[in-house]
Amino acid sequence: MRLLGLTGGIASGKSTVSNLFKDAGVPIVDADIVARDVVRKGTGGWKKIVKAFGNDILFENGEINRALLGQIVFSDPEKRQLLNHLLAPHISSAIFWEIAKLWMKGSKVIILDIPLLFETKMDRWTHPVIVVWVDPQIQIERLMSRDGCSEEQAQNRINAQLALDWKKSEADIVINNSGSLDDTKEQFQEVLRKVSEPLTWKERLRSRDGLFSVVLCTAVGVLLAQKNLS
Ligand SMILES: CC(C)(COP(=O)(O)OP(=O)(O)OC[C@H]1O[C@@H](n2cnc3c(N)ncnc32)[C@H](O)[C@@H]1O)[C@@H](O)C(=O)NCCC(=O)NCCS
Ligand SMILES: Nc1ncnc2c1ncn2[C@@H]1O[C@H](COP(=O)(O)OP(=O)(O)OP(=O)(O)O)[C@@H](O)[C@H]1O
Repeated sequence: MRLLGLTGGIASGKSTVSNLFKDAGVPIVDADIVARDVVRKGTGGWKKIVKAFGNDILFENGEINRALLGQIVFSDPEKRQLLNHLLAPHISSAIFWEIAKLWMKGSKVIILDIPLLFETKMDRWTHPVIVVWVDPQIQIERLMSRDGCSEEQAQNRINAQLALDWKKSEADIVINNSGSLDDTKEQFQEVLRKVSEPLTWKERLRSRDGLFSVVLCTAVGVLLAQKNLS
């Protein structure tokens, strides 16, 4: 199994690239979706957030007011660390199960779309790591226009993550998303070609079929050895 990391900065275009992978039929584990699921009303993550941030963080229907929680944690690093600390175990185990389900289905190439891939050190488990990079000025403009936030709020959100230029320097593959969508699609075709190259023998061993082959060969080997001994 080939486990690829897809990351970048806030509003750098991860979802845009992730959708291109989806359209090409490559399975994705989306950490933002996972992070939403683990705080649904009544879950363990939800209980921890209510305990730490109080009932004021809830809508009348009991769901978390994400916009309000976002305003709090993106303007206060200590509160953000608290939220990260509370949710990290829930997010990582849910990601693990998503990978396990795809593995059991026999998926050979899986994309982990994780905004905080480097921050959470999950890059250790993924190869290659694809970083979606964007020019800083364009990033802030796209973020303000998508989320309808002020420049200060946008900058706070950008500052809550490791520098995008540093992530770029750590990447195995960089997609520059500063241009048009067509530019990005063109770069994506080359990335898709690399990602779809035949698996290495290590990656094959990690896939479901590879593991079954090893187990089968070992069982046959043991049976033959027993037969020869008797
Ligand atoms: C703060 C919350 C409530 C804001 O929710 P909202 O719906 O407005 O944003 P959404 O979840 O779609 O995230 C948008 C982007 O913000 C960035 N972001 C989210 N959480 C964080 C964080 N803790 N630190 C830095 N950046 C973050 C990511 O780039 C993400 O793609 C939410 O992001 C959250 O619960 N974050 C903590 C969980 C987490 O770490 N998520 C990232 C997945 S690895
Ligand atoms: N090449 C592009 N040209 C113009 N707009 C773009 C381009 N790529 C992305 N966008 C727009 O920029 C915004 C951010 O893109 P996207 O949501 O893919 O980023 P993201 O990295 O997934 O963000 P987040 O970290 O918040 O999840 C969106 O409104 C998207 O439509």
